[in-house]
Amino acid sequence: MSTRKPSEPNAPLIHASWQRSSDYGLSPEHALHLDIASRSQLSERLEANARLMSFAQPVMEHLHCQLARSSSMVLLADRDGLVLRTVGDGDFVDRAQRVALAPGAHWREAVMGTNAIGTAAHEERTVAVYGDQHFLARNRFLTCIATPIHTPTGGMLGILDLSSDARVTLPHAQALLTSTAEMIEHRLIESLDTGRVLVRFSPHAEMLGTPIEGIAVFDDTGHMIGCNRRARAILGVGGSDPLPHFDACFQHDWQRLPVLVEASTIAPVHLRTSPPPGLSARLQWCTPPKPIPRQPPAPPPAPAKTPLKGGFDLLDHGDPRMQLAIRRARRVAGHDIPLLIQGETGSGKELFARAFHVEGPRSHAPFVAVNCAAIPATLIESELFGYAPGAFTGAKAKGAPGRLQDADGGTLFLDEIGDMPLPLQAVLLRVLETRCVTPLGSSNEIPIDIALVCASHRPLHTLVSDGRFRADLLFRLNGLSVTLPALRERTDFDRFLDCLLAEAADGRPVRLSEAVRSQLRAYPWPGNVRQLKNALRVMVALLDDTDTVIEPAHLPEDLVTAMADTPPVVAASEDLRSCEQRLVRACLQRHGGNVSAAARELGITRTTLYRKLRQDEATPGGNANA
Ligand SMILES: Nc1ncnc2c1ncn2[C@@H]1O[C@H](COP(=O)(O)OP(=O)(O)OP(=O)(O)O)[C@@H](O)[C@H]1O
Repeated sequence: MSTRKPSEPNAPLIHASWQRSSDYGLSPEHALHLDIASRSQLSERLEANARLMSFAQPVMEHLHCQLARSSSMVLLADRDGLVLRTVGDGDFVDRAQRVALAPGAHWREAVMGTNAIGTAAHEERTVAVYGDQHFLARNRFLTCIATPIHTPTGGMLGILDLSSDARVTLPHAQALLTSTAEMIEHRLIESLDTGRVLVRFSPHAEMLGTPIEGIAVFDDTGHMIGCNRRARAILGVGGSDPLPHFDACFQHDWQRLPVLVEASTIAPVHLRTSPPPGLSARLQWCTPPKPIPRQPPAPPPAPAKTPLKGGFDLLDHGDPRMQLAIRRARRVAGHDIPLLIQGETGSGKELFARAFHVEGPRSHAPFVAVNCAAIPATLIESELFGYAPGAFTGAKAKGAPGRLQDADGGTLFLDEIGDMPLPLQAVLLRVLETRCVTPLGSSNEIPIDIALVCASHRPLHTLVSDGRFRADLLFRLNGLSVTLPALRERTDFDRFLDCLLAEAADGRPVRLSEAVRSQLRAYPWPGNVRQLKNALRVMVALLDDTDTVIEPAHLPEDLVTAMADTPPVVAASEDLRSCEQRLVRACLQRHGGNVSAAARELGITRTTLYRKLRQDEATPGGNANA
């Protein structure tokens, strides 16, 4: 072992790696001893890893673009540490090549001593090796971070590495690298073609469809055949644990799968988990449904509380603004007119878009939703437009189609379109004008036929005035524009509430007490339907098995706090005095009757507060003890 001590950080890990390097017979001043694969060996490795490379290539290029002026390069190695592909240019790459940081070179520890690729391969986790932490002196001009890319079953498929000049600091490099690896893993699972059903899930419905959702594929018998690391974390499946059965992941009978898949074409479904509160999920067939084997015929699906099929009927509870939006959307369905849906967050824009698809002539084809706000700016272009086949040596794969191609024949839903980076807006505009996509790294134009639906919770006209959205793109998108009412504005609140309660109760006979109903009615619901649905789920979960009425005690704590913090709506008919009394009473209630604390919050003296309480007592209906 060399006497040279690796410096912080990561000292124990680096120290152990130095020990191994020394055990391999290496010494820091070791002459250049390289293990370089021959051309044919490299071709074989490239071929064996063609699928990995096809998914990694576009994201490596994007990562590099983002770091273009930072003396760095991005590398992909196979699981043994053989470099397959590098993306970089300029002086730094020349210097890196002089130490064989190039395709065909082996960077396992036994050859190169402590280094990010080799040490990450040994440790099977993300490793950063800074400057003089490299075992071999000639590699110490480098700082490298490497992270494993996992197979859908959890093994190691390859290693993604970011190498830079040791004098340069790359902020957030590790986070960027890990999220890039996760993106590759996500696409690998999405493209598994041996599964029966693909399940996307997350504790937060808004994460569905983004690279940070959990994603798992199950076979014909319900056994999981692959999942990403988020899925493992959510389901508590350890790296070396066998992949579980569907029934063990979610508290649902595998036999009811068709019902779940069908329901999730309308909206995310709630999958029960143990322990609660469960997950939001979308399920889709990988292969067309067929009878589930080794089981008696599936029981007829339980009667649905809300229509599973059909589109807009599900959304119509009587509110005139919603009815107008539905009427107008129905008129343009099938007429190749882009639909722009505006409305506050959680008001049902995606559900509206799905209903538009389901009712239109493209319902047999895919509905593809892309949340422009949730995909890192560096990845959105390849995500949307895909990349070219055969863009690199030895790759057999057909390239990766983007989401636009996935939606061919069907509907593309671009959520949060206002968050799309400006340069990409120009590309999207061109695609919409030419009706062709040009995948990255290709000059081929591929014709696409999509119905386009976009949504934004921010007024796009304002974004145009601020220079953050292209006016010409807005004209293109804005065929028919509908604005969904916020939940607090809906005139059908009570009917809608009952419908959502029935859905949350999942067959239990549950109703709301009048007190709870009026509290829910008075609250402004900044998170709209999403927030109300979550609150109802919690309320139902808090009920004892024998309870059927939801009382104020069942309201979720955060909602009670939010309700208390919400300034009461002053009715036009309410005079100033009674409004003030109501505020005072609510404040006192919040502080459990503590007059000093309430006075402090109201910014008045205790004497003034007592005076107001006395006035309240004297008022008919007043209640100073509230
Ligand atoms: N009419 C409805 N019936 C049942 N559930 C609904 C209805 N409208 C919305 N939801 C539910 O509310 C949640 C939010 O809906 P959705 O994602 O469509 O809203 P959004 O406006 O697209 O939200 P965001 O702006 O955050 O993307 C989802 O769980 C959805 O299923």
